[in-house]
Amino acid sequence: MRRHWQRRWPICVRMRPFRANLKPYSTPRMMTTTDSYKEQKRMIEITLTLKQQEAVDYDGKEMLIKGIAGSGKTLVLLNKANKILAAQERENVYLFTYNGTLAAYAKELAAMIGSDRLHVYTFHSWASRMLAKLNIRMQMVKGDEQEELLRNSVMSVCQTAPHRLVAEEKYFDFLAEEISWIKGKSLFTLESYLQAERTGRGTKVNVDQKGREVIFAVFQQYQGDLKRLGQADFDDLAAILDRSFAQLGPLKDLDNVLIDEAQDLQEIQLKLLRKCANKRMIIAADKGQKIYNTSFTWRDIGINITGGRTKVLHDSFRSTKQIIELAYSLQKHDPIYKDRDEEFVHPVVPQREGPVPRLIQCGGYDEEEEYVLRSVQELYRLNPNWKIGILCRKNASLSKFQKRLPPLGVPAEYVKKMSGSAFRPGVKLLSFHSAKGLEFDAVFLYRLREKVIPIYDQAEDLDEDTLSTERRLLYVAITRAKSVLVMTYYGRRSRFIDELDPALYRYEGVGR
Ligand SMILES: Nc1ncnc2c1ncn2[C@@H]1O[C@H](COP(=O)(O)OP(=O)(O)OP(=O)(O)O)[C@@H](O)[C@H]1O
Repeated sequence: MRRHWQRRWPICVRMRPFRANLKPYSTPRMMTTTDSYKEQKRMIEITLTLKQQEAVDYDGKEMLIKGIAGSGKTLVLLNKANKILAAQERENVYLFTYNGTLAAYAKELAAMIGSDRLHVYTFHSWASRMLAKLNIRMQMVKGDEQEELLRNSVMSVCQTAPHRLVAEEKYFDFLAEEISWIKGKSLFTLESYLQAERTGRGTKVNVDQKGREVIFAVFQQYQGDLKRLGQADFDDLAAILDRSFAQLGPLKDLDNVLIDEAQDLQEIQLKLLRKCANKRMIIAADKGQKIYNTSFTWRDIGINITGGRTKVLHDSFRSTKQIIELAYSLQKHDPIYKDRDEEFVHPVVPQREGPVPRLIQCGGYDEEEEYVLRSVQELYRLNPNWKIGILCRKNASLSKFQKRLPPLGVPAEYVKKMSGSAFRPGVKLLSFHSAKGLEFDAVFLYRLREKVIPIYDQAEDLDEDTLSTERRLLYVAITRAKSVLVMTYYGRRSRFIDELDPALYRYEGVGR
């Protein structure tokens, strides 16, 4: 039986690249005119599969929805929200996401449900609001200011306890991540940190007992300095709220807590949300898309996901067969696949066909930029209702497209928490991180070269955990594409390109 969605998704791909030596895609039908409102409505009104419906209908207090990229996890959460709101006149539903762009995207979709009892937040935005209600005011420290504070703490510990971890600059990023990890795992005493398993923290930096003591001293110094200045960083929010949990009483109207992309929230954040969830906690996650520094098991969070409490979605509805197969060939290098991790969800390759993804090797930075500009211009001319993502591991590399595309008649915007819309046709500029959870008819993955992805300068001796995170970022980026995927690079190409099955993409060279 053909499903509703299969009828609605004509493939419209015809890209005539600006270089004559490149063959154009074949030409299926044009997509019918739509606007962002229609697109949002379409997404909300989709007929669910039996598996998805089963997750929506499940009435237990806790549920985990695991699924591959594009399997409808967000859609199921929104349908679940809709169902609860219709059945329970007095209950609120809170939908949490990790990042601001996904929250903005989910807000646009949630607006279609049209209930003032459905609230969409990132953890940080909700936590900041709660603290303000409790009259707990503190200045949030971030960016350069946060770095300076941490550097001072490192220097001060170095004076009293000289150790390579605090004496050598190369460990600074590691220390910053470790401190974030300590907070995420609530390891607030030396004893708990000394005993903690550093799962997910990599093996590149050898940390023995003495090393841990030194790291903890930096952590304490940093926390002390923050406190003295009346400041906190974003990783502190959950712990501060947790300490004020008793006062939170009347503010907690979190009847139903729904969490999207839960694999990227920290353990302490998930635990706090669980404590706040009066009636129900539903988590959607895909550890194959984990792109932040978190490590926990569902048992650590205290949720019971045994038996019928876990629903698994294997089918991708977003991307074509060609794109999913390519993404899967990369994922086969992820330890989550290699170690047969129980969190891994095997994809069912979709039936929907599309063009073979392309890998374009360019002769220089300028050629790469020109290639993307001209290709995007042509693709948009042929498909004016499309959303075309230009994604790069480094956000800053995309600013020239924002300047150069509009004069070519192509609207281009950064999609951020407070600006841009992932539903409006045109070009969307995003980092791999902020593209998480979103989707585009066509995706250009720009600058797939070493030191961009993986981003590190000392890329030669990266440990497996860091590499896995970078690889998963690329997996996330690839799976944002519905129909067309074009990957470009110049110079030393990303090592992850060599992990892709070459039979699944078409290699071409320009400007060499
Ligand atoms: N049953 C379905 N029929 C048709 N389209 C569907 C169905 N389920 C999901 N989709 C579509 O598939 C796309 C992906 O859905 P969604 O964003 O909910 O997936 P996801 O699992 O949250 O993805 P990711 O983890 O990659 O962010 C959306 O365009 C959605 O409308």
